[in-house]
Amino acid sequence: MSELPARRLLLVHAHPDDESINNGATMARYAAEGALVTLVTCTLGEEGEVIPADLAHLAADKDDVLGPYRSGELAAAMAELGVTDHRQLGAPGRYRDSGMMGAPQNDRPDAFWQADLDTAAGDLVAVVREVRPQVLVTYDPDGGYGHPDHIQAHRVAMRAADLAADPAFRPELGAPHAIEKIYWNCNPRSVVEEGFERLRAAGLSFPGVADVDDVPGVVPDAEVTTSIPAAPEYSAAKAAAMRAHVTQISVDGPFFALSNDLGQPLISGEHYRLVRGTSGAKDGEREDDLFAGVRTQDGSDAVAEQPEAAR
Ligand SMILES: CC(=O)N[C@H]1[C@@H](O[C@@H]2[C@H](O)[C@H](O)[C@@H](O)[C@H](O)[C@H]2O)O[C@H](CO)[C@@H](O)[C@@H]1O
Ligand SMILES: [Zn+2]
Repeated sequence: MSELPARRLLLVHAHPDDESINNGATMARYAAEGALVTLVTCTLGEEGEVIPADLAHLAADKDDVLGPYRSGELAAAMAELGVTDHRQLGAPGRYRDSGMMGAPQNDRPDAFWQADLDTAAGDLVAVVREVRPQVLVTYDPDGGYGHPDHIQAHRVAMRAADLAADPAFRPELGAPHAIEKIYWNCNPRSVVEEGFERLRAAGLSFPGVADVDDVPGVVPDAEVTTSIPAAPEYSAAKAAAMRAHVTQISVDGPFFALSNDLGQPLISGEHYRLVRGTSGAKDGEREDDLFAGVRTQDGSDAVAEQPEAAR
């Protein structure tokens, strides 16, 4: 039986770039600390816009090869974070980027937005039962900002967490596994507002400036249960990972812009809402560690159960 690292974190994201924007510093920290960090990305981002003019030909309405290109960007970003386990949900290209809400691409039969929930969740159960994470990170029910692939990634992740623990669900995928803690990405409003004050004071040259409410997952500070501090080495790795997503993100010091050219701040720290499991912090205090209070981070469960067929 293979030996798993004592601490194991699974992140589920919609497109290449979301992981670096939302969790780059968190992923770099835990990878550096020896935890197993597993990223599952649900699409290849085939319908994205393209920032560099010399790469415009990659776009879906031209050569339609942006997906494979962004897969390469993702690999480069993971190298910056020290993350070695990154996978596509099901298989590369199985679920296609659905485009923004209301776009005609939403209705493509291969769009992730059209995927059968239990089929897609089954693809994720296979990963959950293999890597047996104690902690899962994904989006809130609105996907942070209402993108169909983000909403679907939330639904698939939460459904898979339930199915993976059910011994009656597809036993060929491995022994049941219950994830101890589940978090949703979020951004505390006060931190976002402070970031935009920094941006306006810096007088940077982005063509435009985003608004606080353009930032995904902004919530009242009181709803934030967990804040991973912005250690300089991990913040630098995050910025480098974001820069690796050349077609999607422009980074300028502590600020960045997506293809909409609207400048926004790199948020200080990375913040989460614990939605399943028990906080490891004292009552009323925020956690500063996703594994706080996890019962099995001593490695007591670090031997992976193999699927029946593999025995
Ligand atoms: C961060 C994120 O989820 N990006 C998605 C998003 O891209 C945005 C979209 O192209 C929008 O039209 C632009 O104004 C915005 O700047 C982009 O960030 O949607 C894309 C299509 O589904 C997706 O590929 C991209 O990863
Ligand atoms: Zn996305």
